[in-house]
Amino acid sequence: MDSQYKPLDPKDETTKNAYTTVFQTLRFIISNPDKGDVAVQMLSKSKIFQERLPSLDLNTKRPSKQAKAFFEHLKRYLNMYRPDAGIELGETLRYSNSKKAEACILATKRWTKGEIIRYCNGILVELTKEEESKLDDEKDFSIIASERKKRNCVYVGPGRFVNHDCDPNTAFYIQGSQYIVSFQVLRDIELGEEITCSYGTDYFGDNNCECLCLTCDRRKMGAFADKKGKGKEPVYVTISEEDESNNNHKEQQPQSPEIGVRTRGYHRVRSSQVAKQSQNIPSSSTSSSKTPNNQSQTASTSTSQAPQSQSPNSPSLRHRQSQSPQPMLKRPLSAQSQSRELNSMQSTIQRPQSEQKPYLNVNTRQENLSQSQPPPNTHSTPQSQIHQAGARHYSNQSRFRHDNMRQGQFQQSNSLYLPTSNNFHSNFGANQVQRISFPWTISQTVLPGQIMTTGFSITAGFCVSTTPGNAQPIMIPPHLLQFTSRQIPNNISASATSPRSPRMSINFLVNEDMDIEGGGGRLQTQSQPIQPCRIQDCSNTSAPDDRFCLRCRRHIKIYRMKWPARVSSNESSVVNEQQVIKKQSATRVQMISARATSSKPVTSNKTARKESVKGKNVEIVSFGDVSRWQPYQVSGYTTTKNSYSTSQDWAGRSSIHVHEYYVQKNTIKLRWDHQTGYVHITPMWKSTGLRPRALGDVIARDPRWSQAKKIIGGCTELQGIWLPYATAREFCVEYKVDPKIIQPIFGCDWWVSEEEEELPDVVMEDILEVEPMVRGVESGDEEADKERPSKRRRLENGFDRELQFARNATVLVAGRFLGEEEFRFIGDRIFRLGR
Ligand SMILES: C[S@@+](CC[C@H](N)C(=O)[O-])C[C@H]1O[C@@H](n2cnc3c(N)ncnc32)[C@H](O)[C@@H]1O
Repeated sequence: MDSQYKPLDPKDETTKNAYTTVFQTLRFIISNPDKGDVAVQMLSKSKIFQERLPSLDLNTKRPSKQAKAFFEHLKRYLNMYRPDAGIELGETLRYSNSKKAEACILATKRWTKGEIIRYCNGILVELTKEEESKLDDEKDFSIIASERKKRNCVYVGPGRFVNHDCDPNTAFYIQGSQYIVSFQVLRDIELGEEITCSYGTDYFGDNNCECLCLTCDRRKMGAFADKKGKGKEPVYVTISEEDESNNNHKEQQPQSPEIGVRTRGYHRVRSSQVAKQSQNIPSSSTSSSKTPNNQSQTASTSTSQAPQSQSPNSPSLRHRQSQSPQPMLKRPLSAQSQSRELNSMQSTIQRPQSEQKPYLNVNTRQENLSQSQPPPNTHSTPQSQIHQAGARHYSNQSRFRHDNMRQGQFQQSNSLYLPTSNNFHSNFGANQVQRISFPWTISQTVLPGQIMTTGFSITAGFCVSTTPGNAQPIMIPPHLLQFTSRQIPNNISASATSPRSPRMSINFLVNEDMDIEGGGGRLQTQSQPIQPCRIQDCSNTSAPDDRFCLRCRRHIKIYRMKWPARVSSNESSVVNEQQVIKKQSATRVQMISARATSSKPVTSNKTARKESVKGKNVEIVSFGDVSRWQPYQVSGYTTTKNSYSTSQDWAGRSSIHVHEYYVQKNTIKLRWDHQTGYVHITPMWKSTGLRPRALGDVIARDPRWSQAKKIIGGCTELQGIWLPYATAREFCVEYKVDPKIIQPIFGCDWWVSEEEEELPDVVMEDILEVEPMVRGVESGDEEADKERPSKRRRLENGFDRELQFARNATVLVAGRFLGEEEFRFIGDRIFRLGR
């Protein structure tokens, strides 16, 4: 809304610095998700904010109300990057006709119906009358008419990236009195699926005739509608609006008692109605008949049932008690007037049938089969494929081979054949959640040593022929199907002896009004093997070969290191693993968590009795199940377990149990506490040759290390600074601790050198020209610096006690480097870019 908004100039120095700060802040929030306030402080120190928002006076100790609101807003955006946010900002070409990528929100975990997507939110900012009148047709604002505020509001925050879908998987959800609008999940959302909501029935022209959503694409509606009625679209199984007034409808309501918003802007038509209208075939009340021609009827029925377009000022975000089928989001008024023109333009977007690609094949092996049988029209347009691209990151490793029901035959395809038996013929009434158990088998190729798939999901819907031999497909929207069996049944254990084509059966659950008749039909799925992400503590599942989920990959990129997945050798099977955790960790974990919350000594178990706990009320950050993770076996290092008595432990223990080993010709001992996951940073720092005293300063100044614990006094082995495991890794990257010497702690492959952003080698400079500067003061502009040559120093061997330069490979910056060559500041140090 800021009319003085100036786009950022990427070449501008302030912008470059801002990027660096943003990057650092993101790293910080990922490893310290609950320290949003600290992250905001980091970010708001950026010059760019001060330059652009001078009136907020962000640097003052007593921020104004407005500055506080700004910090809160920054935090909203930062929270989107929390590992537990379950969403991420993605890109899509679906909603743009100009090949310009637009933002979208993708799920980075599975969401279940009813959940609130907490960190995808935004606030409603009231528009003044003047602002409303200034709304620019060219710019796209998310305007929501708020009933509570009785005004048009602009919706700002990460939630504004949620796009519209006529069959959305979430609805707006208002949180509390602060009027924070987030989203509630209307049906289960798969990993990688786009989060969508409904903006209302008429946001994209009358009856959303300009809508480019996936649902419209599939249904050949909105901008994809075939105006001439020539398309051969399959009938879409739809549900009537009336059905929504019953239980099903209620289930989709937001749970919160005091607030509640849901969209009723989309309309569906009962399949049986469609069937009767179109073919007049005698059928049971729920039977459906599907012909190519009744699409237009579906559409028209839908249109006739649709609520009429509301006046532009009618409220849209409503409380439950006052729900009304009105639009959710509104275009600016002036834009609405344009929309009719756009409507006629965009409705011609329809691609020629010849251009339409049949089915989004994940597995090329299915192509043969796709040619022999008419494929369902799901994802029919190239746009659909583009749209799916983001999501396919999560599922593009489909390694399935499905066989049909005929014994002995084995098809290398991604298709399943429905059994010819009658037990497949079932009618399901609305709201009856029923289970159909298909006796088909799926074969999955499992290579020796490969982790077994633990589940499937349909991402593309499936197609069934109504009568044997008649191949007119019915498309069943994927959200109406769920796999009930995510776990492989026991018989899959056969895979151990026969690693090729183990067999399993799966069940589908149809949870809305639908009837399916089967027999020899083809069911086509886009199967997704679900493999647990290798990152420890990551609950995501994904399929890529290297078994890092997309979210963790992104984190790897940000951190430039991998999280190790290390399991001790005695934990061979899942069962064993669980037993080991139970036996070895439970008591310790219990003790630690008990101690973290209680001020009383814990003496109820063996481990606890051994230790005389001082009973401090302290917080112990336990790094997952650290106690079951063993040191990496790295040749050249012998890691031993040791226990040091101390009265100085921050956790109140009388002794600290560590893994430790010698490095650098047995001069330094690296160690970490395997109970809490804290790593002893002081010896690591020493190993870099940096001035030992500088460590305290570095730790104190950088909020990323704010979780550091200090042990002063007592046992000398333990004295110094300790950081939590994950933060310690980040610290090692930052201060270039020799990756080789810390391999027993972090593993061999923890360091990821990135081609595009490889860290420079650390090169010691024989001579550095520096200008001393007061620590903490930003360097002045170059012109001013040049005018003060007298202050320059030549530093031989890179060491100057007065300027606090270190002798070895790295240089603590106490001055400003004035050379011509390309150098880079990383944290507190200068690196010359690798020769
Ligand atoms: C609230 S924004 C959503 C985020 C947007 N994609 C972005 O990158 O800023 C709304 C805008 O997204 C686009 N959009 C979202 N859903 C759409 C849909 N179903 N059809 C066409 N455009 C859509 C339109 O440009 C719309 O004005």
